[in-house]
Amino acid sequence: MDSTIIAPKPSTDTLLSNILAALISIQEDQTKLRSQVEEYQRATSTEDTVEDKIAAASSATSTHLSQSQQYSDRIILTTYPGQMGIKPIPLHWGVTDPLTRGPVVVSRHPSSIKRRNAIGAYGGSYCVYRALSIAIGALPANHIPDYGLTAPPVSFPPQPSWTGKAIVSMDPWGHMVPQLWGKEIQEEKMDLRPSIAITKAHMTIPEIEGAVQAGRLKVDGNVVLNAQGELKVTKAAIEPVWYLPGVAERFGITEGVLRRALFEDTGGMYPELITRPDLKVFLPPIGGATVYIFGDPSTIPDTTVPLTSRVHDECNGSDVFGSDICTCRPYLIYGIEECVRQAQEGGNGVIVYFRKEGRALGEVTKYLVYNARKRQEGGDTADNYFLRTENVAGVKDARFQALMPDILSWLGIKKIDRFMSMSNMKYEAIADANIEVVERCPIPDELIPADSRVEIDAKIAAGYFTSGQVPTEKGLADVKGRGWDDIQH
Ligand SMILES: Nc1nc2c(ncn2[C@@H]2O[C@H](COP(=O)(O)OP(=O)(O)OP(=O)(O)O)[C@@H](O)[C@H]2O)c(=O)[nH]1
Ligand SMILES: [Zn+2]
Repeated sequence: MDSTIIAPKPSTDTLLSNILAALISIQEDQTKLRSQVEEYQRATSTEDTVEDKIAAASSATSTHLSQSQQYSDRIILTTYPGQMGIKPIPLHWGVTDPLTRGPVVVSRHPSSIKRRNAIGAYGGSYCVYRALSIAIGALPANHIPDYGLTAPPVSFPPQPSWTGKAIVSMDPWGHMVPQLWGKEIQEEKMDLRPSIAITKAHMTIPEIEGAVQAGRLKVDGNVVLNAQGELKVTKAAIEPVWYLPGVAERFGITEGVLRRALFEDTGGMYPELITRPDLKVFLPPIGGATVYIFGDPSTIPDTTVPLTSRVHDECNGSDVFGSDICTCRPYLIYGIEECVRQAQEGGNGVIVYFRKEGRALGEVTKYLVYNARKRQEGGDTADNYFLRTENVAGVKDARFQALMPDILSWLGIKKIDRFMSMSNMKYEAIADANIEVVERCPIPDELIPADSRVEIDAKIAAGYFTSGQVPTEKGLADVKGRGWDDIQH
């Protein structure tokens, strides 16, 4: 680990008085509070630890949760290696045998807290809702999930890529946690949770029903089940689990720089990023991904079975609500149709859907950029497409695809015959992961919505793949999107 990391010193009276001031501000009964604080001051006039003082301060202001929530009396702000008898379960990232690798333990449940070997919380971004459920008393803090009947209905066996550093942003054993560590869960009552879940489903999409009715897709009873275009799918939901040294290496930075930025720029949310250099795994509170598989998952690693794939980043406005300003839904649906066709022809189709809204800049940034694009002098032109995003966000894209291929590697993919994307960033990341891409398939012109030519031409000029012409600078300035009131009747 980078030696520039400086662990903050706990315990100062300034810290204590700041906390007291904050707690006082939320207390309605000021008189009662004052007497409680005085009592606390009397009680803590001897040499107490900062944890004692904070515990006393918080009990004086009733921030303790009810008994049923079973938190300890002391608020543990952070931990230090070797402190208070903590003994992390060994976690050897990337070793072949899962039992030697060890489970990812991140729960603060009493049976698990001293054995944590990771930073953060289970559940991706949903850990915050879990906390809220506990705060309002809807969920006991000590709840241990019942994993009866939840095992994957389809086997996803280990692949050679599960060993080593091909996977650093998810736990390749994440779907087998209850099976691999059943003894710890059942006998030792440890709170170990899966970070991957696999299931089977049927799905319908209006455009696919249209494709069946137009005769582009046939009903085969196995992939396309009926004339309504119902599809049979196997799917896996995946939450992020980051092996910090591996993530840092992917981006060519030190682990220390990564830890410091994650600490500082999330509001100091995870002090253990700084105080626990011995913990190498972090479960970030961000969105995960879902894999949709058409065909037979067991043949995905077989390079003689053709594979079509699209890796898609979430765009709620287009994917769900049909906005015409970008190509997201049409490209996604085109990708699904081609995946289904490939599966019907004896191959497989894999869609990976990442929750990285608005190029991982979020919808608020995205809409601010839309406003600026529509209001700029000369209209919404392709030459200013990326500049407008950079003006607002400081960066034109925060998806940084370097971690994306982990999911493909987890599936055992070594070759993609048809890659349904024009993105040079996705393509280069996949190539860096030693996955061969045979053919890159751009979105057909007739599927580009009214307002999206601006986006496509700007992207092609910036390096996105095209089988057609690359626009010139002058050409870009001439490609204009719709104004807000520019309605076609
Ligand atoms: N910030 C921002 N995000 C956008 C905009 N248009 C689309 N997105 C987001 O970009 C992601 C999709 O990227 P696209 O630009 O459609 O394409 P791509 O994924 O880079 O490349 P393809 O695979 O060729 O589609 C999604 O996360 C969208 O929400 C935009 O104007 N501004
Ligand atoms: Zn979009």
